[in-house]
Amino acid sequence: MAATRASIICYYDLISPYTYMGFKLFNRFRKQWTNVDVTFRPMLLGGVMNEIKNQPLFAFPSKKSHMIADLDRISGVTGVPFKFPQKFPVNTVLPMRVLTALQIHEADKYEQCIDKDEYFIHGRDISQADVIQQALSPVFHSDTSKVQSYLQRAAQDQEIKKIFKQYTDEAIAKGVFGAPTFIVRKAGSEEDLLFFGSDRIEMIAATLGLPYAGLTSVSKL
Ligand SMILES: N[C@@H](CCC(=O)N[C@@H](CS)C(=O)NCC(=O)O)C(=O)O
Repeated sequence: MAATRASIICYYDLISPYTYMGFKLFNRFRKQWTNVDVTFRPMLLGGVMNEIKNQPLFAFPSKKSHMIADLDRISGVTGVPFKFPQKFPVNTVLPMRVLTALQIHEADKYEQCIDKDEYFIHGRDISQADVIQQALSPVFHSDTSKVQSYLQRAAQDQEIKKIFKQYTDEAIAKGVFGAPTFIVRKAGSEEDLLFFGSDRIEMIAATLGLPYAGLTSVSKL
């Protein structure tokens, strides 16, 4: 059934530097966006790419070096701090499963847990449990046992594994091939509109009739 409010589902994977940038930019514009429901949905980008036979940018030296220069430029223009990690890529199955569990069980803290600079500013290997533990600890007021319980669930809980796989399959079914991908629905519509990339936010705003102050103003929003 068509919803009365517009909606945006952002499919993301922490491995993706454009997702990091997109998350920061999107959230700044979003402060001005009311009447739209926003969901950040975890997926495994490597799983999507394998399934549809796409290849990551880093598989091509010219694309990889352009990506690094491009992100640096976006950072300069928008004021969003960004640093490409020395170790790239890393395996994001564990942190993405942790985020899957948090989305379900800690809805009010979930987005704070995505909004972390561990990988793209500090260059820490987010495939490691101790790095995830340190990153999430402040969100849970240093309640280390709570974070540990989510790490355990992510590693062992079949239900969490199943849901994460379902999200990834759902992304593929919706035509996702990369990250970040925004699946947008206008209010009253049942049509999914797919927007690919952190550079599509202006188009999303125009499609939904939302205010968009421009990239260079983003740091002031
Ligand atoms: N122009 C897009 C590029 C996004 C992008 O290239 N994302 C990578 C992951 S970091 C990807 O999924 N690429 C898949 C593809 O290009 O087919 C942006 O500014 O965000």
